[in-house]
Amino acid sequence: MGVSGTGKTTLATELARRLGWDFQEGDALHPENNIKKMSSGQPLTDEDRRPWLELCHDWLERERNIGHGAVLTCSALKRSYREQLRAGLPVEFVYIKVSPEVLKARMAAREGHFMPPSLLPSQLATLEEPSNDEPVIAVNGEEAAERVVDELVKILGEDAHSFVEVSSGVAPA
Ligand SMILES: Nc1ncnc2c1ncn2[C@@H]1O[C@H](COP(=O)(O)OP(=O)(O)O)[C@@H](O)[C@H]1O
Ligand SMILES: O=C(O)[C@H](O)[C@@H](O)[C@H](O)[C@H](O)COP(=O)(O)O
Repeated sequence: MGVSGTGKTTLATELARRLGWDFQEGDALHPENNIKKMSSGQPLTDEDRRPWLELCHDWLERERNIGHGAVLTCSALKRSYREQLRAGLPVEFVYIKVSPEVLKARMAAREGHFMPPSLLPSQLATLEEPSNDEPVIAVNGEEAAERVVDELVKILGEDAHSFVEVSSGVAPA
């Protein structure tokens, strides 16, 4: 999770590969209208995001039901969105922190993406940083991606058993 340009896709694809978990790009679940809206420089509203978050939640739920570890990219900007995403599921958020200056440069340099850099201020204004009572691991998204993934593989790889036990309904031994 994190605003546009924090490195969600970069970190999540590598994390899923390293852990052998399934991967879903959250952007691919957006209704077409949301993509059109963002492409034309308009920020999404709560209403726009609701059906998208539902699809994200449903994907996570299907993964839980088959008992498979899974990684989903999703900006998950507000606490209420994160609550919708994790409802009834053993979800751990990875909050990727990057300074606005670095985000601006990254978004300007990124090619072939629908999200215009002009939407960065609204992304930052909408972001509610996760608090300590949420299941979250915060990482420094300005570090080399490989180092961040190494760290996450250690933490999430060790936790994998408890995730699978919860997700498959099998009581821990
Ligand atoms: N840790 C990192 N260090 C340097 N550049 C990065 C890092 N993570 C991502 N990037 C670059 O920043 C841009 C945005 O990354 P991306 O993964 O598309 O972010 P998001 O999915 O959060 O929008 C890409 O051009 C990517 O190569
Ligand atoms: O909630 C939102 O406003 C969007 O989901 C947004 O946060 C997301 O960032 C875009 O889909 C751009 O895609 P990237 O995050 O991959 O840049």
